Amino acid sequence: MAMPSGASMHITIRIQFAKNLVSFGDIATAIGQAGGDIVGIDVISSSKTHTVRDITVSVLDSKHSDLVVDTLRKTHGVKVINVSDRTFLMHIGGKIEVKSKIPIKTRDDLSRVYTPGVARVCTAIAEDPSKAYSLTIKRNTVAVVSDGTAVLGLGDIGPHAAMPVMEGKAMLFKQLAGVDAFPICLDTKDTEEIIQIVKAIAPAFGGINLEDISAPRCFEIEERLKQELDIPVFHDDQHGTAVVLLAGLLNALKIVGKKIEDIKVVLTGIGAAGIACTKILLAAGVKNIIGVDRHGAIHRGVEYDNPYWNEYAQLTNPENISGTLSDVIKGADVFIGVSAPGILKVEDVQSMAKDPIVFAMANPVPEIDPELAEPYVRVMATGRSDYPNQINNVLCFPGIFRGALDCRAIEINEEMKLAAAQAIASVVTDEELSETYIIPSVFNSKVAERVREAVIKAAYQTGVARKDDIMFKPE
Ligand SMILES: NC(=O)C1=CN([C@@H]2O[C@H](COP(=O)(O)OP(=O)(O)OC[C@H]3O[C@@H](n4cnc5c(N)ncnc54)[C@H](O)[C@@H]3O)[C@@H](O)[C@H]2O)C=CC1
Ligand SMILES: CC(=O)C(=O)O
Ligand SMILES: [Mg+2]
Repeated sequence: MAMPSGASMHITIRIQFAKNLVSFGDIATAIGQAGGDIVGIDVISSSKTHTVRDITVSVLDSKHSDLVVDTLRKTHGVKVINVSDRTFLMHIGGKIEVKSKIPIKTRDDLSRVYTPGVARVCTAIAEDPSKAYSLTIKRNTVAVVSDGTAVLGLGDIGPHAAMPVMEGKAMLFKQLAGVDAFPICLDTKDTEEIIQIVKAIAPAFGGINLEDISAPRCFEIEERLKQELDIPVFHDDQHGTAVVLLAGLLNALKIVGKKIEDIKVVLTGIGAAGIACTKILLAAGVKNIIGVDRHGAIHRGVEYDNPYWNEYAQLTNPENISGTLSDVIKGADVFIGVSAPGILKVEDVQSMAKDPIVFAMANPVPEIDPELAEPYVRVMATGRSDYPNQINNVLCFPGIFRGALDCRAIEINEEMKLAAAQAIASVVTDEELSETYIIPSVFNSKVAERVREAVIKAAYQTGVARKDDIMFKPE
């Protein structure tokens, strides 16, 4: 499946055209005939005979971009000077940098921030390691660790290729919650080696955000690191996704007037995100949930190679139904996709119960094109920024880590996750709630703050916060 219709990339084409040979109207028509949508025009220079313009065009994908540019190259009187893709331009040289908080202007400054002055600070930490929180960056840092094996829905593309996503996560940590996050992409897929490396780098960090590590290795890596480290370890694709999914579902159910305990849910992709989403839904009261992976519905009576699927079969599918996605989705109230592009058909949606809720969350291309599904669904959500109702873990990870760092939590537990989900859902008021607004925008500044507060409260209530804080500490 290509990008869904309506979704696109933007290219900027710099052209020079001879005024006596071609008009801008002809050029715009040529772009339109090639299927491009002009979204911006800038005049760069103009003389009596020639004009240079930057035309920004929305296209479907790289192939479509080539077609539009070729069409212009073939247009009489037009010279294509340059083509730039705005997305690539934003990545040149990477997206983040390290900045000092204090300028080093004099020898005196130098002798304090560095040797010899720094030695006294080091000694103080050596004598009392908890001082690392007050005298180093530890209290505000998170390592975003990936091995590049499950990058978005792109699969195992390796650690170098994973970096742009991890840099993007670091930007979001900083912009949305003030957390200093460091992208760390490891050139190993070995579970034990990843665990040992993360443990070894942990002293510099107040938390570890595991990202895009494929299932089932991600489960053991997270579990072991949780046991062996005293800072929060959180696999974002599992828990961040689950938290935001629950927030979206709680609000979507209000729209359709269904109770969580009565709904039938079908979820595709029983990997990192899918298993965690299932567990949070069960904890929130869902009784009937059927998981579907490549070979159909996960059910009892089969011995799966993947031990997590055997456990999954025990927890889900109360009627023990087998079959394909199309078989099991009949009569379902909710579809949740954390699997692969284009696997949900319009006929599948048509076979769901009244007022279907469809959360097609695979990135970058969802399980169904929202525009195809739209006529048949009551509430539609995707993981993408270019459609309404973006269910994406970015609504969770900045605020949940902000809260965990601020109360110096030793872990992020179930209570903190549920509190985060309720906090996200609560940002959308009953007056605001609608089919196209079930989940707040990533840019809604209330989200991270509300998640932070709810998470700190839950951390103190469950005894995992280490910092004395009279505001949040329970009586
Ligand atoms: N919107 C969001 O916030 C998030 C979305 N995702 C998306 O969910 C997808 C899965 O991510 P992870 O769980 O991290 O990956 P994963 O690799 O751990 O799991 C993916 C699962 O989907 C299954 N799958 C693949 N093709 C399938 C098909 N045709 N039918 C049914 N199942 C199929 C795989 O066998 C695997 O079990 C990706 O597209 C990712 O971008 C993941 C995390 C957050
Ligand atoms: C959003 C995200 O973390 C993913 O698609 O993997
Ligand atoms: Mg991810």
